[in-house]
Amino acid sequence: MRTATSSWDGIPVIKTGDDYVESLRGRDLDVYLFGDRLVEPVDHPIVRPSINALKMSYDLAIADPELATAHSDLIDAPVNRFLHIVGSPADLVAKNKMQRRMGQLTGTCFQRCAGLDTISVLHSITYDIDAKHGTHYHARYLRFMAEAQRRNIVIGAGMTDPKGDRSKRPHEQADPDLFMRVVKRDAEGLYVRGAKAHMTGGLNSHFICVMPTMNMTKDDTDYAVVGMVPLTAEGLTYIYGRQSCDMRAMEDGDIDAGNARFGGQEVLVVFDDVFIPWEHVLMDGEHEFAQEMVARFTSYHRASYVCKTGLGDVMVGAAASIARQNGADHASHIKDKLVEMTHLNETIYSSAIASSHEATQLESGIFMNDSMLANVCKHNVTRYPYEISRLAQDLAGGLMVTLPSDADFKNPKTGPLLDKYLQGRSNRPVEDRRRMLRLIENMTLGRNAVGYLTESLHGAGSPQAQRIQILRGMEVDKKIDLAERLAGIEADPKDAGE
Ligand SMILES: Cc1cc2nc3c(=O)[nH]c(=O)nc-3n(C[C@H](O)[C@H](O)[C@H](O)COP(=O)(O)OP(=O)(O)OC[C@H]3O[C@@H](n4cnc5c(N)ncnc54)[C@H](O)[C@@H]3O)c2cc1C
Repeated sequence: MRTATSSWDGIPVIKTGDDYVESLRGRDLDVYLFGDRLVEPVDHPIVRPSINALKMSYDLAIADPELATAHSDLIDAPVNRFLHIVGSPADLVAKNKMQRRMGQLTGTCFQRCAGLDTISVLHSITYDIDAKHGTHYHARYLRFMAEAQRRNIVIGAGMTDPKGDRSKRPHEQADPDLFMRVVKRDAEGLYVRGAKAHMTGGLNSHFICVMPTMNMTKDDTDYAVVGMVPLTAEGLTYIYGRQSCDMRAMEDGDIDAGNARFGGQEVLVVFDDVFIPWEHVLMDGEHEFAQEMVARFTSYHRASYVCKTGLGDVMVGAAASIARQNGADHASHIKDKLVEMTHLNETIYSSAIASSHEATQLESGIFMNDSMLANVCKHNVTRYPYEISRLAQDLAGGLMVTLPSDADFKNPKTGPLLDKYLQGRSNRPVEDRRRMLRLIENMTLGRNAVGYLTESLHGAGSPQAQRIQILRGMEVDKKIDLAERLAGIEADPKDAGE
């Protein structure tokens, strides 16, 4: 992997979902799960649901090309919308609609948004760095993107460093590798050391884009690095993250898993002096751009959390279905709770869609979401899915957490007892009730609660990160001025600009 060209070795042109799954096979990656090296992740029952979820982005592009593909001016051909360089606010709105649909179809994190938002921010940041420093990052970026679109690949976003002591800057950490840094440069490229944490779909990608996780100072220059790394690069180790109830995927039967087909994936990726050829380096030491890069990334990515409204649609449906199966659906408080769930879900949607409609064009030509509305969207997402989940659990009843296992339903003695006593409405099979209870459990306490709840809280930045952005953009002085004018208070010149 000494050249940019050889970085593409083994990555085929992917047309269908099945092609995508095949493209992940036989890569001989150094992957660890439950203490053992995982030779072929693709067929592992814990890994496979996450691949199925990402595969849906390829299937949807074929089933609904208007929603999930777009015309690329770069290669003058239709491309998957997850690789499209947004050319208008309408493109961003279409992206949000696709993300909601993907959430509806999978009920989990389908792992392709962070990569899309990474390529979006790199369009403008590489352009701006070049304008200031006379570098050639933007042309490299465009060449990389053209090949990425031609092959229809998945790009993972490696932004979050382990970060060690949160009160210290990268160069101040006791272990300098707690933030990713450049450890060597030569004529052909540079070498990075460190790790990227919580990487969504890390193992299901073809390239990882490494980039700074926060603002950088002059002393952090070696930490201000952006590069495209193929998953097969030498020196990478992948350690698979556990998810709550993940062992249910190893059991017989598909009921107790809750959502047996689809799941998310997070991986800790360790970079042990990994080489990146210059052609794939998109920032090297321009530390003053790190903060702006993170801010622009979050403008895109915080609106991408609209995907959770697709999961919210599933939650509303699951709550209504279980209420119906329990014979409680006619009660007015049940209908009211479904209304409340829908209201919360659509509130998230409205802030995301508004942020896309209000997108503005940057110097490079790309459009970017309105930052305030994107932050409001993500801040809503840190709260409302929890309330929606609480209401779904309310409607489900306690059986959601006391339901015996599938094996007990199959046992000749206990099975008939359970079928007799766990009956809801008599015209519905007990198995339907079990399936719906397990789905709600899966999304609110189990594997896909990672995607629906905790990712909603911390992904794209913990709640305080949005509050900081809202504080920066809220223009309180202008608002004081509005209020004081109406109140008949004359502006005090001393206060101007405070
Ligand atoms: C499911 C999931 C998927 C994710 N996917 C990706 C991905 O694909 N790519 C990627 O790059 N990242 C990903 N992330 C990472 C995500 O962006 C981080 O979790 C988030 O930025 C918070 O960082 P942290 O987890 O290290 O928590 P911390 O930074 O440790 O935050 C924990 C708490 O401490 C507070 N805190 C942190 N630092 C300070 C400080 N200096 N002063 C005061 N308070 C502080 C925070 O506000 C928060 O309340 C994912 C996370 C999750 C949970």
